[in-house]
Amino acid sequence: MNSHCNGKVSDSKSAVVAHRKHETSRKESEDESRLPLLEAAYTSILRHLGEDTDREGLLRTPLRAAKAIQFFTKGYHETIDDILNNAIFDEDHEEMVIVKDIDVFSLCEHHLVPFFGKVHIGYIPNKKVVGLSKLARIAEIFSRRLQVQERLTKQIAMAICEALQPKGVAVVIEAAHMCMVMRGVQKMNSRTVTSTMLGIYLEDPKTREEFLTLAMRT
Ligand SMILES: Nc1nc2c(ncn2[C@@H]2O[C@H](COP(=O)(O)OP(=O)(O)OP(=O)(O)O)[C@@H](O)[C@H]2O)c(=O)[nH]1
Ligand SMILES: [Zn+2]
Repeated sequence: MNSHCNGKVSDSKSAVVAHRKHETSRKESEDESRLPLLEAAYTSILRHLGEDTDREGLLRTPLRAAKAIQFFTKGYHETIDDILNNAIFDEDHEEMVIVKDIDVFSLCEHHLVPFFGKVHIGYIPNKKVVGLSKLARIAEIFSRRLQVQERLTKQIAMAICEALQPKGVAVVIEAAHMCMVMRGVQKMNSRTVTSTMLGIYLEDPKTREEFLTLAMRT
């Protein structure tokens, strides 16, 4: 790994490895076996809300909701290795690569309501580049979990650092949190911006500035 990126995330590498083990240990088949339990739990929630779960409109709602929450959290089952699929290529390119405006939908782990927005990812290769779609797939893996935005931002950056060993990685997320919009403080237009800068993006203000100028430009 490049010394810049490696140095900055050395503490975090083991966390990434732990995440992978965690992910691979959960089999997709577990989803099947958990579905009836989730369905029963949603039936219970509806009844506690005072609903009649036998009325026509709600008959299949617990099952639908169970499948939906499994989809919203499917990132727990996916690993970086699965999605990279050998799409890392040797390339003598050492200029900045940015994929911006990647839509993400996640669930706030405090209230279990959505937060969603855009992820901007930049990296400076170190003899290796990755298939562009894979950056969006990495964002997808970590967003389809119960999250806080800060952790989501860091996990995406660390995963790219780990996989590519680039000279640096920058990730910015701009998101709207429905827990601040639909309830609680009810601020319709508030947006949360988080960033993680690793390697050269952390060390060199000009590189960071170039990324921010290109990524945040509308
Ligand atoms: N740092 C951070 N906070 C989050 C995120 N998503 C939700 N929160 C916050 O988590 C906090 C939970 O605060 P609590 O006081 O325990 O919960 P609450 O009474 O529902 O808070 P209110 O939302 O203020 O009504 C709130 O301030 C949320 O805005 C996130 O991604 N990052
Ligand atoms: Zn929340």
